[in-house]
Amino acid sequence: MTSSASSTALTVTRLGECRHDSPLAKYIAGRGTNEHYVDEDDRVLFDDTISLVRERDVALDELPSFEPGGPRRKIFFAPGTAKVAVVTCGGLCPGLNDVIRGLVLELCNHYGVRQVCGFRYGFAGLVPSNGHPVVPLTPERVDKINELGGTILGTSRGAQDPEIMADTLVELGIDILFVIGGDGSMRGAAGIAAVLTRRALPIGVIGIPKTIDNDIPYIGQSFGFQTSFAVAAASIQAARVEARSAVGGVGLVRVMGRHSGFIACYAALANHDADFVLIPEVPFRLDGDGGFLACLRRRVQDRGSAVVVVAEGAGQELLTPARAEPTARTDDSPSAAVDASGNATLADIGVFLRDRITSDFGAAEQPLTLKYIDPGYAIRSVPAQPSDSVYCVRLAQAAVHAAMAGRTDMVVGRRHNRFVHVPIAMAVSIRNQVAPDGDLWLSVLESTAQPFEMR
Ligand SMILES: Nc1ncnc2c1ncn2[C@@H]1O[C@H](COP(=O)(O)OP(=O)(O)OP(=O)(O)O)[C@@H](O)[C@H]1O
Ligand SMILES: O=P(O)(O)OC[C@H]1O[C@](O)(CO)[C@@H](O)[C@@H]1O
Ligand SMILES: [Mg+2]
Repeated sequence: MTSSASSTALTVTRLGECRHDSPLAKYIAGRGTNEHYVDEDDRVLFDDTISLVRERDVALDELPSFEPGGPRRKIFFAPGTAKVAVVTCGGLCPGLNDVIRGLVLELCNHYGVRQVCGFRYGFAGLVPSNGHPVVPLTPERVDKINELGGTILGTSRGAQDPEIMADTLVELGIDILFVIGGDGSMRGAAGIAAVLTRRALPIGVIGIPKTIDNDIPYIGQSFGFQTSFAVAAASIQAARVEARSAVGGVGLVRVMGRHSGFIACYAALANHDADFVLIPEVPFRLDGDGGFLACLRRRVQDRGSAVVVVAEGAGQELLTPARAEPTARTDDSPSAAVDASGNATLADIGVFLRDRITSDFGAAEQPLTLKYIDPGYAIRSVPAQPSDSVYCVRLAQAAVHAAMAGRTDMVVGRRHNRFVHVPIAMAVSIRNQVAPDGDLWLSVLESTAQPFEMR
């Protein structure tokens, strides 16, 4: 991640000069940067160790850095006049309603905004021919929605024409569009922003990255992730109880995580009693003395039972050897290998492992009682836990501050505990994944005592 950051790549686009006094200026009048606060004229460093900074070998002012989040003293849109829209896209994620509510309350209560609306069912709601009515969002309408899972606006996958979506914003007189979604949604948001820029329209597009997979880079953790892995951890606990209560007990738990194994790692660490964690980033072999199946049999022999946590994207090459990840979508038609948005539809590693473990123990005449648990959508359809809710509210506040100050084509996030603005191009430039040589995977290896390699 270090090498790809440059000052230019981290520059956030602005709609124009900020000429209006911010209603929040009084809160920050006397503030300057300290360990708890970053002044709007300061920058948040990309790197956080001396060696990484030294490696850059550039002057202090040229070190890659992010624009800080937070209210500005002067803003672009006159308070009270802006018309704002919100859309949620992609898979569900705990906290979507918290963010919607946070946006509406911040806009209405602090910036005097009187017109906020929501597009229904993702980007499809911005295309009139789909027939989804636009809904008003008021402080009364969003009251208590944070107690519900899902999104009150609905969501969808699948491509929509950015020109038509831009037309819709113009026709409705929208000044700011907030897009709450994952990497695909952020690409979609960038597409809309590009059309608006080409047409020289001062309409802001601000992303609030959402993903239970935690696969958006540069922002620490994405909202909803903590809640999701907490729910997944409960399934692992159940698997452990089942496994310990049986002869030759094996608990096998499959959790979401298409290309990034963060949920599997964190959920396993939360219990600290998984025996194996299998993730997409670390390939493994099934057969042979050093392979996973032999390791699992030995673990059950040694300890009486074992728990295996597998991310849905792990070991795909074992199921479909020639499978290549699709790059960009080219048409509307979902195929067997990709969903409506062009995301890889994966083969079921959980069921595959369940069957292979059963036949392997059988062939070795080793007793086995296997319990297979797949919490599936249950980990993402729940309301956010308080830690995520707090994060959602703060992200929403930071997003509104950025939007009112005329920023566009960017997402809000928190890096090294500071809220920052990340250009969308940067946020979708790579995928955040568990580094096999990083400290998280080392913690997993320490916790599970699984072999360093099963290859
Ligand atoms: N490369 C792209 N360019 C423009 N729009 C895109 C692109 N990729 C995805 N989108 C659009 O963004 C929306 C959401 O995308 P997608 O289904 O991939 O979910 P996501 O935002 O990545 O969330 P999740 O993390 O749940 O996968 C869809 O309407 C999709 O068509
Ligand atoms: O079945 P759906 O709704 O397309 O979503 C499944 C995918 O969504 C994710 O939860 C990401 O949002 C992935 O982990 C999973 O593969
Ligand atoms: Mg995605």
